[in-house]
Amino acid sequence: MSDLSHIRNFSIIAHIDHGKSTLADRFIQMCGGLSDREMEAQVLDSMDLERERGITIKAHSVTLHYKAQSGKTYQLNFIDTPGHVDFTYEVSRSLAACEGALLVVDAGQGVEAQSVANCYTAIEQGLEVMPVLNKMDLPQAEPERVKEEIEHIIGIDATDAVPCSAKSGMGVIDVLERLVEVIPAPEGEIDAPLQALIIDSWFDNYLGVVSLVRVKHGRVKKGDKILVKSTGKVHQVDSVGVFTPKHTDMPDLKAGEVGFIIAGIKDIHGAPVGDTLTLSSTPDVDVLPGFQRIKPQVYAGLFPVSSDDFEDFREALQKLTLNDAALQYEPESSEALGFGFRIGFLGMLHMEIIQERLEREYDLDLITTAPTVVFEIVQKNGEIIYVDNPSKLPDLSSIDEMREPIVRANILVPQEHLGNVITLCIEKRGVQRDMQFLSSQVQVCYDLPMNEVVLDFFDRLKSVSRGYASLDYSFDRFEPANLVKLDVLINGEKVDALALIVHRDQAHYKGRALTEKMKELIPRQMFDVAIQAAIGGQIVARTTVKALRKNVLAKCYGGDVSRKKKLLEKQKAGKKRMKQVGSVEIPQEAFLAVLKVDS
Ligand SMILES: Nc1nc2c(ncn2[C@@H]2O[C@H](COP(=O)(O)OP(=O)(O)OP(=O)(O)O)[C@@H](O)[C@H]2O)c(=O)[nH]1
Repeated sequence: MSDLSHIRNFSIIAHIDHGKSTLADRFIQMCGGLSDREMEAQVLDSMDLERERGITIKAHSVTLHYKAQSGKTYQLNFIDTPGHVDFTYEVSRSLAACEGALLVVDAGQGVEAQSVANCYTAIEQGLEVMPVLNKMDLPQAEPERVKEEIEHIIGIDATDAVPCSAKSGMGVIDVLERLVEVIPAPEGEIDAPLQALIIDSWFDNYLGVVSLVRVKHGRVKKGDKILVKSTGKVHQVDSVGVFTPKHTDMPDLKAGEVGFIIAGIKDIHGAPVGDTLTLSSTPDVDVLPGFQRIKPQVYAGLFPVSSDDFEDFREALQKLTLNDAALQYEPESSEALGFGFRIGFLGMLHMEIIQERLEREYDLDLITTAPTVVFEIVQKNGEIIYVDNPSKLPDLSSIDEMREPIVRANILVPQEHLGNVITLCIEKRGVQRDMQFLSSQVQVCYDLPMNEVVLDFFDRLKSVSRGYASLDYSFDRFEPANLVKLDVLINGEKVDALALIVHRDQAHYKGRALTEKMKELIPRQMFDVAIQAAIGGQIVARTTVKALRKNVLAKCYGGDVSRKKKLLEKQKAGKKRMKQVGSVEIPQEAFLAVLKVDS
């Protein structure tokens, strides 16, 4: 048996904002991973976007050396995980590389729905879960109440939960001491054939594909020929190493360790997440259980404003999918918007992030259509199809039954906001399944149409509960529903990219609200623009954007040429995110008008 007793592989799981990244930074600082000068505010949240939004999107690993009070030095490999409900799947991937997880709970805020969901994932995967009470420096910290919540809501023993403040550093040593004591060391044979699990892969412009792996058995070093089990391809290893968090080459990676492998893989599909690596000399090694393929929940069409950008767009998507296994896409053509891609996302936050990355990192100007869920359609001929694009809905005469996806939602909310949360759930066509009163919070469980949940439910829930309610949900089943397709016509022409699938009871109201909203968003043109909503052949709502000749130069007096130029340029830039549909220019916001309509 190889001696791996000095290794601890763990993840930090927590609800968003409970302090995972701050605690991780503390670990790095205390274990000397970086000098203070190198320590940025949040080293782990390295992507610009993450820093701006202050949330962790990708899971990152860091290897540190901790000299415990017993005198023994431990190798700590920890993997940061995202806390937002959209990214639950990344959590389960990170957990597959670990023997334990720190459950970080804000001692003022208490247990929130996402911590519960992630904690169950950890327990299911057989991990040792160690509770940590963070933010103990805050006057509102109530460790006893929160311990009770951990025991009641999650059902794990919290007697020995370690109090700390990631911000001030208080108690962080105790967290490390307890961690090396309670989290088990990995098991594995260094002398066995190589068997390594790819936890994450991303594309680096200089290095090619970099894969984060957990070595289960054996060892891998520079120069080795590795075999990617699913593709059957052999690659020569250029380097292996760890993040400290700096990229640091190592002589090898051994059983029990977590680190990166670079093997000159240029094809971005050459090292799929969840795959098993071995050496080409031991091709018969068993494949490790991978990860469940993630199904996107929300689909939207994305189209380049300029059709010349289509190939760049395709390339950008190819690169993004390597970093983001959840992203799925296929080409789509729209009569109104031309060639683009239908993209599947995990949720609205995921969609916003991808859209922003495409625009910032790849400098693309894109028009996004309204997001939709997937509907199950039973056709008269008995065939079942799945529709993720309202304009692709078959003719009503050939449809036997339409079914919508239903999610099971778990909500935790303090009692004083319960009434508002229930009202919201009813408004969203929810059916209550369970309600439990706990010491300080109420746990309510609802079945809700996914269509109602993915668009704005999370934001509405936060606003009706003053930010206190938390949510976790997952797909449960398809259920028959009275659905119709709502078409939008601009100057009498149906615009396929604006079609929606809605509940019949809401169709008239939605049609009216949508056309009203679009009237505000479509700028006046040189002619009247009629906006209509229709179900089948029946027009259910109509508004008109009155004609107006917008002459920006009228504002300029005295013939100041530079000012004139500036104004014209400004107008040109303002035009960028518009799409000419027939004779009408429609701005991006109008395509997403449905998101601004209260249901
Ligand atoms: N007072 C106090 N604030 C803390 C403590 N730990 C973290 N914070 C603050 O809480 C906020 C959220 O901390 P993060 O570490 O970014 O939270 P996170 O859980 O990593 O959040 P995501 O990365 O978005 O999932 C930040 O403003 C931190 O400064 C603490 O011990 N005490």
